[in-house]
Amino acid sequence: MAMIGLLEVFVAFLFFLVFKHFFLHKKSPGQPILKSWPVLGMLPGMLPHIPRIFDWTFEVLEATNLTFFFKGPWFSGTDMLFTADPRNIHHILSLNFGNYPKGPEFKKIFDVLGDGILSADLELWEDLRKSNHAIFHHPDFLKLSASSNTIKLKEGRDTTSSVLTWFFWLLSKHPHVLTKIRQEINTKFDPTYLEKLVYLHAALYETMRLYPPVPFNHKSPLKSDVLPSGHKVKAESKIVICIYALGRMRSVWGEDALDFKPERWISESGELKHEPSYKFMAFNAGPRACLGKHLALQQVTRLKQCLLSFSVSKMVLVSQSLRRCDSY
Ligand code: HEM
Repeated sequence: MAMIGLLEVFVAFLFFLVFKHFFLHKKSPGQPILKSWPVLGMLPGMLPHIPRIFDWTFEVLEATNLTFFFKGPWFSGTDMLFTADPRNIHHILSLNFGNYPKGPEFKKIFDVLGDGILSADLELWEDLRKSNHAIFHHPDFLKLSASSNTIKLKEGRDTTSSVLTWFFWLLSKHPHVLTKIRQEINTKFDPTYLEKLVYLHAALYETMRLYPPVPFNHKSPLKSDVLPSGHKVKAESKIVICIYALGRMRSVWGEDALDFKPERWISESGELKHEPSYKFMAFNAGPRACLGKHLALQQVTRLKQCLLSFSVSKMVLVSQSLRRCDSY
């Protein structure tokens, strides 16, 4: 018995050493970022990073020149191409849109979305898009949304609350940004012309660049294709567009990509800078771009009173106690 016990301890220790050596050590330059194992594919290398999957995807994509192929366990159907390359994104979401529906897998995984526009594809999506477009551009809908803070359609409810949560969290970390927003509101607020609040818009865009409410987009080509990055994609394969990673890429946003800097959105003449949607993808890009973008921005910029009375010190206390909870 004692012999078996010792053997078990030895085998467990051996497994621990192998695990530590292959999955937890830092890769030296030249080594592949993700090793593909027989049967298990790249899954073992990904598992330790599941709790920080968005940041890990960003790190792998940055080290693999913005696109990498993930090999899943054999026969699991989880092989996927991950990309945050703006050229590929433009190709998939706009130039060759017809070849890239979300695919039946998306509908299965996101069953909770039901048969609404967010999960629909092809003809059904076209019909829903037309009817939604008509509603969103109807004069009565526009009048109602301009006079109300309470329009909450299910497509936009969670995204808007996610943006606001990150926005106030970032303001608590960057009080000088809040001061500038308040100065702008006090001097320029005009309920009929909210676009005047350039700095507030810039701070919101900057929040959505770093913390997009929809961090991934899934596509599945109808026909085989070659992406601008040179990667081949087979019909019915899976492609994941990494929106979270895209917003943090130094090659796309510059060396200060990880910093929260609303100023990057303001041109020299003091106007809001336009960035192409395949670079700033918070509202998606191409024909499936968000229909509620204008409404969402209008609702958020109307939070004048909230922004004027928001207390950074209270927020700091809350985030400190959250951090204490995290460390338990
Ligand atoms: C800051 C807030 C918002 C963000 C960041 C946002 C972002 C997005 C994104 C990324 C998509 C594409 C989803 C996908 O295809 O997987 C989308 C689609 C959509 N959004 Fe928004 N959204 C916001 C607010 C809203 C609001 C307030 C509404 C409506 C009142 C709305 C209506 C829609 C609709 C109808 C679609 C489907 C478009 C289509 O598939 O053709 N969104 N949104």
